[in-house]
Amino acid sequence: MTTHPVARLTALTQGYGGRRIIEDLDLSIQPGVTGLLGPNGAGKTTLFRTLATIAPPQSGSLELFGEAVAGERDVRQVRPRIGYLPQDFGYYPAFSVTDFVRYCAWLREVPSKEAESATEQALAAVGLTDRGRDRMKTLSGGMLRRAGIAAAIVGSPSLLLLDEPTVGLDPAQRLDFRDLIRSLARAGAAVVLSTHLVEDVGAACDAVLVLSDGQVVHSGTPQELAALSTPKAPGDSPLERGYMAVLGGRGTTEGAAC
Ligand SMILES: Nc1ncnc2c1ncn2[C@@H]1O[C@H](COP(=O)(O)OP(=O)(O)OP(=O)(O)O)[C@@H](O)[C@H]1O
Repeated sequence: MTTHPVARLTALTQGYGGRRIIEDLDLSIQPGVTGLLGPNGAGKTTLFRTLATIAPPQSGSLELFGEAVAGERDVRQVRPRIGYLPQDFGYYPAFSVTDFVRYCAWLREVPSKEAESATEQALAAVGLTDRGRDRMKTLSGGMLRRAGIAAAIVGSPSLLLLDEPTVGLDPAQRLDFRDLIRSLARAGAAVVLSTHLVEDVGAACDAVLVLSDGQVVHSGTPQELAALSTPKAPGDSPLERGYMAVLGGRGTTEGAAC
């Protein structure tokens, strides 16, 4: 049975000023967890900004939840259904953690009578219940990342876009994070996460996309990527070697897990 894609990009061209970063890209995001891999500068954040409806396509089209997103009105309609954790997310340093997450719930138009419990649930999901009263500026790097994840998941968005969500998390928190995204996907969310940690993809993703120079050079399951491993490709696991093999020498050492 073919599943209806949650997001579809057709012939996307995207860039900055006159410089094209992504050109003529076709892409579908299915329900479940999709890992996005690619070397620095491949265009992962640019792709996220497009899927998050922050950067409208320069040309080509975006469809979300089966509907074309073609203008401000469409954007306003779909935004509340999208949770986005940017690589460097902004926050008010003097806000408490609870206020920060509740504020994001408000931005996502979570109904006010549900906002408090949604905030509590999101903080519990990232293990920050006990830090709810602390100010954002007093959190450690990993805790700040967890607060960002809570802000992205509050109100149970249908499409969750996480740009390098595990940076700064300790090993135990990374394992908890994998459980969290698997449970969000089981509850019906489509999760897309970009990472340079290939083992996160092997452990938590149903599908993997490898982006290089703004093009998808692999789309399939993590097992299919691992099967492309070649004896000469660098890496410490079949998945790392498969990743490096599809990049064909275009990967940087940051593409591999460390
Ligand atoms: N605001 C911007 N203005 C101009 N160029 C930009 C801007 N943002 C990104 N770029 C360029 O676009 C290209 C793709 O950047 P992008 O951040 O999408 O890559 P990425 O795959 O997310 O990289 P990384 O893994 O390092 O986060 C890079 O060459 C980058 O320098």
